[in-house]
Amino acid sequence: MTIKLAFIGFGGVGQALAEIILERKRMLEEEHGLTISVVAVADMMKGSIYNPEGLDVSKLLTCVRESGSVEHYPEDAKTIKGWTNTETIKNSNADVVVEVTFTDVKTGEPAITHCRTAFENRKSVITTNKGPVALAFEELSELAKDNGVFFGFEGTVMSGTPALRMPKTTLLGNKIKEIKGILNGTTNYMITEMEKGLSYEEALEKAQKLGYAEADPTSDVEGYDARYKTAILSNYVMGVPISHTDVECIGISGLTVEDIQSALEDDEKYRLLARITSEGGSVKASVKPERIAIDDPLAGVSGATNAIVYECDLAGPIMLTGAGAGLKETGFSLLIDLIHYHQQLIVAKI
Ligand SMILES: NC(=O)C1=CN([C@@H]2O[C@H](COP(=O)(O)OP(=O)(O)OC[C@H]3O[C@@H](n4cnc5c(N)ncnc54)[C@H](OP(=O)(O)O)[C@@H]3O)[C@@H](O)[C@H]2O)C=CC1
Ligand SMILES: N[C@@H](CC=O)C(=O)O
Repeated sequence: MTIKLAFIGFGGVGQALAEIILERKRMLEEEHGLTISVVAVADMMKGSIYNPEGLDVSKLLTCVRESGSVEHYPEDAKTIKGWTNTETIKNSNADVVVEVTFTDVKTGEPAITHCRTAFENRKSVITTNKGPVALAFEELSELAKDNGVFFGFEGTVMSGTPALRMPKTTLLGNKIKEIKGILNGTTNYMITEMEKGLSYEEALEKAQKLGYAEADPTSDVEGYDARYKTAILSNYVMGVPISHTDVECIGISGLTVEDIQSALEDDEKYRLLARITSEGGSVKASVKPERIAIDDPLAGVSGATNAIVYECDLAGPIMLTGAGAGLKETGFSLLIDLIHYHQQLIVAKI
């Protein structure tokens, strides 16, 4: 089966998925019977291109990396350049829109509109953009359902680590009483570097160079990114709809090297912890730096690695740890959404 993709946004994560599609082409075809064809890219600065027959992903990546634009991608009679995002979503023959524009922590736009437009046009969406899932989860998931299409967003929490799919599949049957975890790679990386003596500014610069930080790193250091992820966990995993503004939020911008070193002297470590505690039918949620004992499993989580603990009533505490950011890892989260979508299509046909 062939699934046709249109990328809206083609930065680090989008290009990482494109690379994976190239690298895993044979495996996907042989082991899953899945052929992925990239038919369109629409990006703010890099421009847009569409070919209903599919683009050559290798040439596309080379072109974007060498010239910063799709402008010089070789054209044929069927190539269309210059479509807007909306035209690409509505008019292309893509089955799936890959929404990988930047996360806007105030409005969630234009990503919410991209998802809405895709669903209204009976196109599935896979995304790593937290905005639509944190701010418009109920509306968008209903719209996807009403139009019989797929909404995949595994990478919105903990990148390629299955923080969303695991509790909704293999932990089913438990009541989850509390979720706590380290949900932001940039700040965990920064705290770890500051434990080694780097200044706040040096640590942030390194995290940005490694591709962990948001386009505007204020989202990371002020805790907004983790707050979005906390809202997603409450809405999707706990099944309790909350707004990101219901999550108490304190970032790490007030944390100094001295604070971090002083904690270490007391056999403790700072971690930016997200907590969601079930209270009857509602939840209490927060994101804030907490001092935890050095032998707490979460204190052993370093660098851009994230970790999450699900307090299950039957299975007990289950901790999942893995990358919380990174281009290849986040590209993988989109691939796993695609594979799940493909598997659902196969089941629907049986
Ligand atoms: N990087 C990571 O580790 C992770 C990222 N995410 C999320 O994934 C998404 C993508 O991240 P990443 O690839 O790293 O970010 P980048 O900033 O590298 O890429 C975003 C791309 O989207 C483009 N873009 C921005 N606004 C628009 C728009 N209105 N229309 C079309 N294109 C637009 C940008 O264009 P240009 O630069 O050309 O202006 C850029 O190419 C973000 O929402 C992020 O929060 C989630 C988990 C981990
Ligand atoms: N900036 C985010 C990227 C993933 O969501 C982070 O650092 O965790």
